[in-house]
Amino acid sequence: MPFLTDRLQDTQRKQRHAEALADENERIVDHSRGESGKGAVKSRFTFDLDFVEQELRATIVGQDETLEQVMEILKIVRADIGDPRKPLASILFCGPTGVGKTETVRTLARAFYGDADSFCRVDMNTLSQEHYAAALTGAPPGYVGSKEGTTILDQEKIEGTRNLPGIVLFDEVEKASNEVVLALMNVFDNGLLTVASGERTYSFRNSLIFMSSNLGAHELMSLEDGAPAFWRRLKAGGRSRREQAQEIVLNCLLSRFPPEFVNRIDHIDTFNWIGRDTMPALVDVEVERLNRRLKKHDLVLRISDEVRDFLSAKGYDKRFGARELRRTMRKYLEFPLASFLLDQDGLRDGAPLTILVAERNDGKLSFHKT
Ligand SMILES: Nc1ncnc2c1ncn2[C@@H]1O[C@H](COP(=O)(O)OP(=O)(O)OP(=O)(O)O)[C@@H](O)[C@H]1O
Repeated sequence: MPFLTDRLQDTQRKQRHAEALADENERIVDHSRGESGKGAVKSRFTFDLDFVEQELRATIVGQDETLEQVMEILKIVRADIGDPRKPLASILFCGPTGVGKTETVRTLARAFYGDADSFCRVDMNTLSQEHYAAALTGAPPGYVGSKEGTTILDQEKIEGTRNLPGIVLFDEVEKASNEVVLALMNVFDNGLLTVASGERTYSFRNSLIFMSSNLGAHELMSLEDGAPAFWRRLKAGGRSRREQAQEIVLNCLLSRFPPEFVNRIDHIDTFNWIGRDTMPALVDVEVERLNRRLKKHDLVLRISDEVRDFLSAKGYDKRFGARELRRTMRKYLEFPLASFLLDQDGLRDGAPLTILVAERNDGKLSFHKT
């Protein structure tokens, strides 16, 4: 098939050209590194690890092991000792729905750039069919969109800045077509993606690449709830729940992806289910979020311990993770709060106000100004 061979050769030629260019850039960057270093290592990165960790710990609840791993990876990045020909890191977050996978990436983006949306998000679900895949790899001649040469990749957010890593999230990576998986493997190998339609090469060498997947979530549910004999056998091996969960997920990954793909990912982590014991802390995080939104009205919301318990109980549904709590907060807190605020005439032009929320015995929440 001459057409395919031609295209392959052409793509390889462009790839070589892009690599040569990137090497040249690397040499230039090397010369200019060092003035913003902290500690013993001179690094071009300027982000404050302590600040990033504080932000993550204040925002993401019940995922301490994962956060520790993320911080370890960020240390390598901050010290600038990674392989310059590869992405800064490739990290796959697995686990159930609504447990903080995306929120972790958003929190990092906020810690780096002050804006939780400062990352390039690629929804693999919309890329599952081949012609959509062309949007990532670049539309080959003949496909709609090939002339525009546009892709769904946001170069600025992928490449970041000289002092800050770019951030990319490939969401629901299990939905990616084989073609896209191959393109990603290439990115893990040499940090470059040349879109097939033409001239453009994206460099991921300054990127933190995150992927998320629900693969294994169903099987993890059994780890929590059932199949006792099976889990007893596993436990007999003396491994922690987390190790068991990691193994389940790895098996699911290997049954979906070629081992070469899984093997190229730097770090694979499994998020925990949101447990009942995590709920009160999660309620506090959600109230804090609401308070950030209320700040522009000079309002502060304080909840009593009873209200925290009330929202924790109402908002717990393991199947939906923290999303159920968000719905609960909306129904029991935000809707009545909005009515309360709209009913208060003098509220808008008054001094900063604290609103106390208490639980009534009819299962509703009541609001009081102080
Ligand atoms: N561990 C957590 N700590 C704090 N907030 C959380 C946590 N998990 C989820 N949330 C809240 O729930 C919402 C949904 O979480 P998130 O988008 O991170 O889910 P996800 O794990 O990526 O799920 P999915 O696989 O369905 O995309 C977030 O906006 C966040 O507010």
